[in-house]
Amino acid sequence: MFSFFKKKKEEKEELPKEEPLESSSLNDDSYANPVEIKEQEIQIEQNSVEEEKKGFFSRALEKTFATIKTVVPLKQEKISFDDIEELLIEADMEYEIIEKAMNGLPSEITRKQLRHRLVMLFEHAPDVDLSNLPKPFVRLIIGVNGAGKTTTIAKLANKSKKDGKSVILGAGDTFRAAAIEQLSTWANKLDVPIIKTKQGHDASAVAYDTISAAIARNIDNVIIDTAGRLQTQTNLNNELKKIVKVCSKAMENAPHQKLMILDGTQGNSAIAQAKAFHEMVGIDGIIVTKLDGTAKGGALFSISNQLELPIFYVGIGEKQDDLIEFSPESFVDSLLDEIYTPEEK
Ligand SMILES: Nc1nc2c(ncn2[C@@H]2O[C@H](COP(=O)(O)OP(=O)(O)OP(=O)(O)O)[C@@H](O)[C@H]2O)c(=O)[nH]1
Repeated sequence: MFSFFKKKKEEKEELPKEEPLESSSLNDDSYANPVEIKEQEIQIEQNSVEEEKKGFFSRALEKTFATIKTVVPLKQEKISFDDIEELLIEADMEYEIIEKAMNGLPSEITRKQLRHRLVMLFEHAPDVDLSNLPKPFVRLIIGVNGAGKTTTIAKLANKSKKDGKSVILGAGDTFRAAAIEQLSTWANKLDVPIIKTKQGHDASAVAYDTISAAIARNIDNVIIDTAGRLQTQTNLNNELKKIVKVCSKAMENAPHQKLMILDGTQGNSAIAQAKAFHEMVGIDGIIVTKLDGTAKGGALFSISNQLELPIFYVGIGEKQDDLIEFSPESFVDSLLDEIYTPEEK
């Protein structure tokens, strides 16, 4: 991908130093300021990251795309208002959000017009600055059983390691023995430390010990699991609140992120679930799992828009690498690529 730049640099190095350069032997790029070249390289790198993400979304959203293609089977330059409306309904976007997105659009809609409106649906979610993270950076993982919490924790731990960061896990779902075992299995597989206790023991003590261990061992990232279900909703509420409070005792301002894991196959019904947890402890962001197994990809619009929360990642499979950073632009572009001809970009 950078061969162009490498070649230019090599060519320049081969030129005899003493002889004045003839303008005809060089194109404009040869005079480019190294800073500009660097900026271009960075731009190309960013574009290729966006392209790669778009590729991931295209694969993850296969089922969603198959559904919308029943409405718009052939790519077009302009698509009718009614068809767009129908395909968004088919992709499980809430009708209220569709109305909001399409308000005032003409009867024939271009790619540019639709792109602008769809990307805007994500814009009210606050920007999160992840450039200057505290150490350890503590994330609390919240969500109902079966949503994909354990798998997502493993994926996040794997990502930390790949980014060159050390990580420790806290098996905070002490309600179920299986949850502790499952997370331990992942910790073994990924070769990362885990703090755990026996089933039924205090989950907030696990959270405290995990953060303390991270501080003592100079570990970069802490990821703490929590129960998705207890005997009653009140118990769950109390437990989560206690864990949050105890985290802040172990380290000021911890947990730094409370992340809600939502099962993407549930589409819009996941929103009510997230609202309930948001009311309990306040959620900072969302990870939507199982996007690979659903035709309800359009629910991502509603989830982010309704909850006014950012989607940080999406899960696109059961393996440790099946997690991608969410970007509204690449998500919307991969969707539009399916229905619009490329010229109208
Ligand atoms: N296809 C697919 N499956 C996933 C994804 N994430 C998780 N799963 C699967 O969903 C199931 C539930 O995931 P878990 O990680 O065990 O979910 P949990 O929220 O920890 O649930 P409990 O174990 O019941 O507490 C498992 O079979 C996972 O392999 C994903 O992104 N795509």
